This record gives sequence, C-alpha cells and structure tokens, in this order.
Amino acid sequence: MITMDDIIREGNPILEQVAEEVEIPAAEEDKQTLTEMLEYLKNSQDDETAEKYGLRPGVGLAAPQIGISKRMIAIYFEDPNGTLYEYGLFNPKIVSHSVENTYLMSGEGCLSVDREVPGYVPRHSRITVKAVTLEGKEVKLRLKGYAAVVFQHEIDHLNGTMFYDRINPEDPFAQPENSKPIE
Ligand SMILES: O=CN(O)CCNC(=O)c1cccc(Cl)c1Cl
Ligand code: NI
Repeated sequence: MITMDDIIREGNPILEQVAEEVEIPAAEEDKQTLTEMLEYLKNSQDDETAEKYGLRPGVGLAAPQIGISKRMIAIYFEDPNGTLYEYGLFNPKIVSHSVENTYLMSGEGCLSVDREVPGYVPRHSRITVKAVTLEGKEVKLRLKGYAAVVFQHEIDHLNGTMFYDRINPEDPFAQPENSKPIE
C-alpha cells in the first residue's frame, strides 16, 4: 500500500517535470500503480486507516507524487450534492474550458508540500477532460466547481506545476480576474 513514505516532497525535480504519456492499452504494472493510488485516497479518507498509517488526506493524487513520471491521476471524493467522483485516469487532457475562472476560498493543499501556502488559486470554472479509464474506456468528462478544481490540481502535477505557482505573489488573496469563488 502507498503511505506518506512514498510521497515525493517539493524540491524533488520529478515534481517539476512534464510526465510521459502512458502507452494504451495500459500495462499491468501501470494499472496496478493507478489502483494503488486510488486505494491511497480511500485509505486517507477513512479515519481509522488514516490514523493507523499516518496518512494525510487527499481527494486526488498524481503519479509524479509517488515518483512515477507518467500521466496517471486518481480522484476520489464525494461532492456536497452527494455525487461520488471515483476515477483512475490515464493521459487526462483538458480539451476545452470556460472563460470564467473560479477558486477555493479555503485555498489548496498538496501532499507534496509540507507547509501551508495561503492564497487563492485561480482555476477554470468549467473544463472538459478526455482520458482513458483504469478499465480502458475512453471518457469525456464535463466538470465544474470543486470537481473541476481538483482535476486541474492533478493535471497540473503532470505538467510540473504546483498549486502555489498560480497564487498571485503580490497579493495572494486578490480576487482573480473574471472569477467566482467556491465556498
Ligand atoms: O495532488 C493531490 N494532492 O496533493 C492531495 C492533497 N491535496 C488535496 O487533496 C487538495 C486539497 C485542497 C484542494 C485541492 Cl484542489 C486538493 Cl487536490
Ligand atoms: Ni497535489
């Protein structure tokens, strides 16, 4: 199982690299890795398991964060309306996005960043993502709100971008242009 010992921390160049596309159909090894990434997220959100293994909670995880520079992300969370987002995705790509932006009022955090970095992280309000699922199916996902933010955080990891790279250095809490906040 993946634990915090496997999580790469900022300063490691792998977090700043552009990760490689995964050959499709995915090799057993890549499917195993992506499955373990999804398991980490579930374990990290289970109080007993998280406590037992000292797991920091996460709603998403990107392969570079466990030292694998491949375009694979896992997403696991339930949104306020009760919709469950559970995905293991190969080669996710944002194929279109809204002009309007959004940001989490609470800011963002990252397993690879062992410190609080306060500030608003501007994100597209709505995105369309094309990817291949763990099961090998091509999907096109239309996402908005919190889900759109999480997917962008993970896809950024595949391109070597950390959430704090997007915070306004002059005024971290300046309202991003053309944006509506998410409580
Ligand atoms: O890349 C994934 N992580 O670092 C996992 C830990 N961070 C989170 O779960 C998290 C927390 C707040 C906002 C966003 Cl957007 C995310 Cl993603
Ligand atoms: Ni992160």
